[in-house]
Amino acid sequence: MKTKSVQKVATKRTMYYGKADVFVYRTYAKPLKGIREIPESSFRGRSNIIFGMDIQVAIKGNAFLSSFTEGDNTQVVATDSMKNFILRHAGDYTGATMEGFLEFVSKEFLQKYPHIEAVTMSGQQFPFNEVEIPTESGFAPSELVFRQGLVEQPSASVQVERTADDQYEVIEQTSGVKGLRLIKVKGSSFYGYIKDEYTTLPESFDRPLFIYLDINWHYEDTDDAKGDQPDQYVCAEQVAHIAQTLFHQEDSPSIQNLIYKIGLRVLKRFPQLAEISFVSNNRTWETIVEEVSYSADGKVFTDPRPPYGFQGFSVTKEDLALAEAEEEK
Ligand SMILES: O=c1[nH]c(=O)c2[nH]c(=O)[nH]c2[nH]1
Repeated sequence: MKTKSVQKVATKRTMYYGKADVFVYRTYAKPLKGIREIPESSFRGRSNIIFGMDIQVAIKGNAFLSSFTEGDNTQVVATDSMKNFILRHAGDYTGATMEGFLEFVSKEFLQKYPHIEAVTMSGQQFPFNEVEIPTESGFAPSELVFRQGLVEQPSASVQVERTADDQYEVIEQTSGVKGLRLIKVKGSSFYGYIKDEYTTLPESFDRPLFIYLDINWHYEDTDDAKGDQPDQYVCAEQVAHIAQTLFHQEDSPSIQNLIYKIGLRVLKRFPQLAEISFVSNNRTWETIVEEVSYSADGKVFTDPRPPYGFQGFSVTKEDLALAEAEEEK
């Protein structure tokens, strides 16, 4: 007789704990200098006079099971102590990037507490930009007063695991830039989509395309993310500048196509990356007045109402090779 095979699903229990929103402001960290120059960006590095971050840490390990099941706190590193650990180590960090800092602190956690098996850390950097001060020979950046940039933020995450031989291994590393908000006032279209009984959207041949965009990338070699070799490091500012340049240069038929092209350009400029991915959100302005009296191109717009469309897409080195082969034909 045939018996039905029962599939046994080996589930791994979810178990972690940690601290979020650890705000770190380290002054006079190592400046980030010597990054690769690219045509789309005049960005040349970060002074790191203020190295500011919002950090999250989560730790894992079987030793923590009894804290959940029995209320036994003997192995628990208080999340308050984790916050102090991160802040104190910010004073010891000798590198110039958030990626490097997250990996450094993750390894220090594993070193200090032998029962921690894995550490995941992520962060968003606060850009603090020098304000311009008048001098006798024009304006110059202040080395004392900074304006906090709020919307666009470099982001990073790392997962470091203890290995069988008590070494540490970077299991996952991501870098990114969050919170781009770009509006192109004319030159974008969206037409040719399916028309059926559900379609009410009119085709648009020149829309005011407003996008929210988060971008993430992976390096071929996670070591390059640390910025110890600055010409192998990819700055969030440079990726943002490529995105805005492509937006300017391309008359996009859709957000889908626009993010693909941004991805190809970033991978072309930075061969040290393996993959780049996008999450975009469509905030295209609603047109209220099509023609205004005093300018040929002038119109009046307002914000769109919810719901909002979104796209997610990743572009790899293989995509770039295919696109370049296609171009050569
Ligand atoms: O760029 C766009 N892509 C879509 O898939 C879409 N759908 C929609 O209604 N507007 C847009 N815009």
